[in-house]
Amino acid sequence: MLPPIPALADYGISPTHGFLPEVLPLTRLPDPYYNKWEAVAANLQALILSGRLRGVIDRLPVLSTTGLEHDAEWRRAYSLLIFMAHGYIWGGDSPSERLPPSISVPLLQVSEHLEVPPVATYAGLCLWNFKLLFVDEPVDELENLATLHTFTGSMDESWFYLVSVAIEARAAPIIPLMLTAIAAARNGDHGAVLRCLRTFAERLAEVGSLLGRMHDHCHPTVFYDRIRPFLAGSKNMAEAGLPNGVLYELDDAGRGELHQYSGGSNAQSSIIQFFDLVLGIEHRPTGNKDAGAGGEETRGRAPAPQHNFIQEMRKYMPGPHARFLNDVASVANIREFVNERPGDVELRVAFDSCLAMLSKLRDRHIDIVTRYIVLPSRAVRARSRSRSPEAVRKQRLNLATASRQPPQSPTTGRKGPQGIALDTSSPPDGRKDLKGTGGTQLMSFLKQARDETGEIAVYEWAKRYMSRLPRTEGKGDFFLGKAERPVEEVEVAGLAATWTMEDEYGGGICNTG
Ligand code: HEM
Repeated sequence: MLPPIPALADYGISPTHGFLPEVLPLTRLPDPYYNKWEAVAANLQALILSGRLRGVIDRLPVLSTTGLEHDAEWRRAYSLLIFMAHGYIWGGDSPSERLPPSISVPLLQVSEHLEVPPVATYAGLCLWNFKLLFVDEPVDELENLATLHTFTGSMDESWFYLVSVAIEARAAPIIPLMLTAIAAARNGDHGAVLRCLRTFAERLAEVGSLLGRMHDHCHPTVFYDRIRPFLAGSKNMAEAGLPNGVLYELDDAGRGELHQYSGGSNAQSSIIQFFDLVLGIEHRPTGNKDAGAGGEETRGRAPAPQHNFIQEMRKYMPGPHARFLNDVASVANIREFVNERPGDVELRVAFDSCLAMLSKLRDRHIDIVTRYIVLPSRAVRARSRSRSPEAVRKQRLNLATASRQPPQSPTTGRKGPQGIALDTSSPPDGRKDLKGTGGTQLMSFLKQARDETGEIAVYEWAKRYMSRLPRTEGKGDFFLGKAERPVEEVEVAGLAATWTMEDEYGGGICNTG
């Protein structure tokens, strides 16, 4: 007996909006009891800028969550609380190791109700944090979207979230479409599966174009220096000033629970994982080049610990969405259906087209990560190299504020008023403190995910095109090339996690190979 095909309604997933809520996010909590939360969130940037946010939040009363009725209200409460929480933690000269009860008590309750971790997640930042400019115009048009909240008040930050919202909306019809395809495959209906795959491939191309629009209004420097730091989590953040994570205080005496969470990241999007699952793409623990391999090429170093980051990110999705993905995995049959029909060229081309579009999407994403994280982090490192070891040492003492500061005054050494960021460069003594994702290289991780997308292609040529094979490495042989230079690895803070990166100081910008 085959497991039933998941019904969207059972998981709170909309057939038209997908993982975005069917009911648009509330712009305000209806009960005036919550006016204080609304007031803080409405003035978040001004409060951060003036350095008054922490004082205001410390004086807030601990509000009860019993006044929250519909799911939309719980979702709004969650968004308000995570913006306040991350503003509180990261919105000062150094990060706060505590969250006062006025935030932590309701945040823990709201998170439990919604089955999300009590930290800024993709759901709270993107899925539940937008409005339409014109309600009679579509959700999947970027020009019809606005954010409800940002940390910085910048267009760049709004755009960063809104590109994701538009992607979710544009991709939403793929969910019922591909559940139909699964049912059709069960019935042996080749024509229906073919039609679904073709539509899927076309939609994926549109999603890819939307992703490419990130560059329109989100500037890499603003993203790296101003936005990203507010999204940081509390896990493996010792160097940033949170050695034990964050204490979620439960009473005025400062008693509470220590928590460590990853930061908010688009890797927590359920839609991309849905694409993978429905096509039968398997993501191995980072470092496993192929199903049979023991680990990544280590170049003489110890292999990175096995860590399936993509799977891990499911813990940061709303519970029902994560359960939906697990259930989809148990019914996914399209890859098998295609493989069982070696003579069906149309079907096989349609399947490979979906993979090609998804692989292309990941290529674009790799370009984005290069432009928005890798290059700015190299620039920060280059700047720190040009400063005296003493200045670098001082800066590392306050990693949470480092790259957001204007250059320190040589006379006073004063920090900027709202410096928040992560300088992730290696300590000047060259020590490599590999952690977070287990010393996993950011680009290797992303490229592995891209390559795993292509490697299940039916046709060899398609497989070759999508899964670029590594070039033969030089061994000091005249024909094979020069001996490899030792490459220094530095830490780089991504969004959800801390990674390592080869420090190719002044290197090129093409990272998609
Ligand atoms: C400025 C824009 C973006 C930056 C800088 C960025 C950066 C990153 C980083 C650093 C990671 C590694 C995991 C982490 O540390 O969180 C990651 C993973 C990921 N990102 Fe993005 N991202 C951006 C936009 C997006 C958007 C709009 C999407 C939606 C399509 C997306 C989807 C993903 C996915 C699905 C992963 C997991 C890896 C994979 O499945 O290939 N990202 N991103």
